Amino acid sequence: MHELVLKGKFFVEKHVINGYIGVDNGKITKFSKKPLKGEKIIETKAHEVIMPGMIDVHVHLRDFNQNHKETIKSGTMAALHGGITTVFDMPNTDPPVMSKEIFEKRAELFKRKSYTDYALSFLIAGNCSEVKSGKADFYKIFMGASTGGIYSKNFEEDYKCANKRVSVHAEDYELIQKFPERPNIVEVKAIEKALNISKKLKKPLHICHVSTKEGLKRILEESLPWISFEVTPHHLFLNKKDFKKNPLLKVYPPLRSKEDVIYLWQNFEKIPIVASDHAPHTLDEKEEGAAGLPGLETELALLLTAYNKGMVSFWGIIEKTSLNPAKIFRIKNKGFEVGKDADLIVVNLKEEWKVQPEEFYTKAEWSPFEGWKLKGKVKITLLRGKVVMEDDEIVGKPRGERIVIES
Ligand SMILES: NC(=O)N[C@@H](CC(=O)O)C(=O)O
Ligand SMILES: [Zn+2]
Ligand SMILES: [Zn+2]
Repeated sequence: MHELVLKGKFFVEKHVINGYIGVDNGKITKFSKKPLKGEKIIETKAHEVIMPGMIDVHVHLRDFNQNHKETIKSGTMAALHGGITTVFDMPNTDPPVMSKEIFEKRAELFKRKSYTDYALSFLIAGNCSEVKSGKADFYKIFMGASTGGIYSKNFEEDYKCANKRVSVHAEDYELIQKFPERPNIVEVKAIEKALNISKKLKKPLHICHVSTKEGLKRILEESLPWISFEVTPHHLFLNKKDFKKNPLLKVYPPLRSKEDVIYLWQNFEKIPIVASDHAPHTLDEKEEGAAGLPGLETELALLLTAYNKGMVSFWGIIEKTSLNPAKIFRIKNKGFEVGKDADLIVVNLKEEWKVQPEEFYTKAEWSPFEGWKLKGKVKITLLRGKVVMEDDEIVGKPRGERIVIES
């Protein structure tokens, strides 16, 4: 008798099976075609599928002195609402996470306020001595400044001092001074530099929000096993024309040309990770030119809409939003298999809904996709075997835990 049994359709490898998932002590304990007995049963409805909760490896939860933009509480509730069960917290906060003292303060805050599981990071920019003391799950380096204005003056030095995977914002500092509107070359030059140094050091690197055809081409040409990268929904579903019509869509790296977007889609299969780069600002701050877009509560529904249009495979979505992040960032306790945390979501593949930001948990109070009709909706989110979101309602208190990175 399992504590909980989920009955319904789910994908194992590329095949969908109609079966049962047994959950005990917060872990997946059984996949079965034959019925399983459970104290609690969750039976999915027509058009519903069970899939692993998403691991979003690029999330700005702000808090600290920017708690008007987002807090760990509001941001992680938004994550659960969007089917995300683990978030990677970005360190360009105010104050930034660049010292042991601030890191520990942030770890405390997450322990008390996070509704999702989480990975904590350290920003590296000339503070290598501090890095040694930190116990971060991953590191962040900005080659060019973005929100918060911090950037690395010596990428190679900063990259060398990290003892876990480094996520890098690849826009070239010098070229940003020359071309403040950050055309493609600003990203391409930074990606080339990061690839060359990573090739030399043979050290894990994750390239954030790849947005240009040339940049993606360079990464795919090198195809170095220790280099991963992500693409964001806004660089897949929006382009420069949208930004011309709506200045709120200002983001770094900027929205790109149709040609760039088409190239990302043509190579979608080769993209290892989709991440939101959820970067909330208030509407006033956006009117004043703040860069960044909220994305936690639309990320999966946009991908499911693309699936319904035959643009992507369902298995591809599962790989890019949970299986690959767990593998690439070496998360010991996550993965859609027996023995791993029962972070599961039930999605209705056919439910159509309209994006209305007032229904969202994020404090961002707006959405780049406002008014869009999406097809596909998260109905239930379970974190380590417990229902934490159902029918748009958050259930229970914050119970997020820090992930465990393989040593
Ligand atoms: N993407 C953005 O435009 N802004 C991000 C920072 C970043 O990811 O560059 C933010 O923190 O606001
Ligand atoms: Zn960035
Ligand atoms: Zn970011």
